[in-house]
Amino acid sequence: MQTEKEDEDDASCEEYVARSDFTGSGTDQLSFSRGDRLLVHAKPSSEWWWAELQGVIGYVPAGYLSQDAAGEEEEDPSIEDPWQDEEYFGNYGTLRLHLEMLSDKSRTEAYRQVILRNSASLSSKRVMDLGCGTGIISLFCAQLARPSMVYAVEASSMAEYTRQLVKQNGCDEVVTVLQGRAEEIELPEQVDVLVSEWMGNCLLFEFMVESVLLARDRWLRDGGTMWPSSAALTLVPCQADSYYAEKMAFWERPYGLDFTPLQPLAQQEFFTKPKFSHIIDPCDCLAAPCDVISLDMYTLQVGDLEQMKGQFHFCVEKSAVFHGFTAWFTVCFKSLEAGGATVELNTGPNSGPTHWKQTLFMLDRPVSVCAGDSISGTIVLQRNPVWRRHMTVTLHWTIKGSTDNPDNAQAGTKSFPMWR
Ligand SMILES: NC(=[NH2+])NCCC[C@H]1O[C@@H](n2cnc3c(N)ncnc32)[C@H](O)[C@@H]1O
Repeated sequence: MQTEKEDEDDASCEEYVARSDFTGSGTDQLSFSRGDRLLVHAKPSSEWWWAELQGVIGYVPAGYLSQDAAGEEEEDPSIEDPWQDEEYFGNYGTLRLHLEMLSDKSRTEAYRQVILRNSASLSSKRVMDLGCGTGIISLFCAQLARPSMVYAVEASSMAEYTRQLVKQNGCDEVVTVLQGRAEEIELPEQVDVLVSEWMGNCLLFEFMVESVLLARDRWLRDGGTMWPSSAALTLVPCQADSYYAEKMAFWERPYGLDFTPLQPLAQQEFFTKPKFSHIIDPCDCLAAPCDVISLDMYTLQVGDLEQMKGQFHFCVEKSAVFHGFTAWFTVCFKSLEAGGATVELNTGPNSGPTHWKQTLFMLDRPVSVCAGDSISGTIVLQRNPVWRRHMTVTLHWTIKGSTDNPDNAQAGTKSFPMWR
């Protein structure tokens, strides 16, 4: 028999259904699986609610929950595969993306250098190459070092060609190709080194990193090596005159006519999402770039990927038009030998070009800034609760003049879906 208080409590509780799995990080976040029915006790913020599942209470991301009216578990037919694996691995079953990656000398040579510089230490080691694609990293291992075994794991149909490439290059004694998702395949043993090229645009897009963490927890022996060992997302305020002219200023006087009524449409169409494959010129940077998010691949947890937060404080170095922010990433490969040299792959404007290029986040309205001004704020990468390879990047910034009084500070915020 429920007491009046319990009735009252239940009355304030609302039942929700989980639309996707969530792995909580930290002690106060509640983990749950898709389809779980949670009792929401409080909604302290629009993002995080206080909820209960089978007697356990904790914070849950509100975006993961839905309140289906009928009370039955309504499967949203459009969310048949939150990982979009059919399309994702379908793309990697063709040569286009592999040609792009293999043609990227900075990327591929960085991995080759890692193997080359660690070739002695790799002797008799067991290696897992997660998401091996055409097997290039595994072939480097067999060609440049003497590992005892390389497990080349590839989920797409490319795996059958990878097997041929391994045989064609006389590496089938050392390299074993396993077709399947890294989360599902079985290795005969643990490995000493887990190497993967998992980085997506803005570092995390595609969230292949989740597969790497799950494989680390399952197949990397204690004390084993993660390659990359660490990753960092770098941000800089920038001018983007040519992109702005091309997409926005264009409408001011095309052929002597006034097309400015189309500018709101242009802003919506061209500046709502980030611009992948942007090439920023170093002189477009308005301040010294700074690392806003750093990942330690030994301690990073899947739950940490739900929301990654970073702060920045830029000192503007030249008077210019502030059009937006540009982001890129750097990954580091620790040496297998204590004290050995670390190999770095930097995808920024002062390093060799890569197929990732950089990512440009355009403000809705450019702002003139002067040398000495400050641009400070936060960046939040919020993983999409339903489409698990997607995220939204939210930037909050405040511009303060070096001379103006603080009341003249200009604040702004903008969220950029990548892509849903
Ligand atoms: N740097 C990236 N953004 N993408 C480059 C690596 C992607 C390669 O890894 C494969 N791949 C991705 N995820 C997985 C997985 N969980 N298991 C096996 N192969 C995978 C995918 O099929 C492709 O061949």
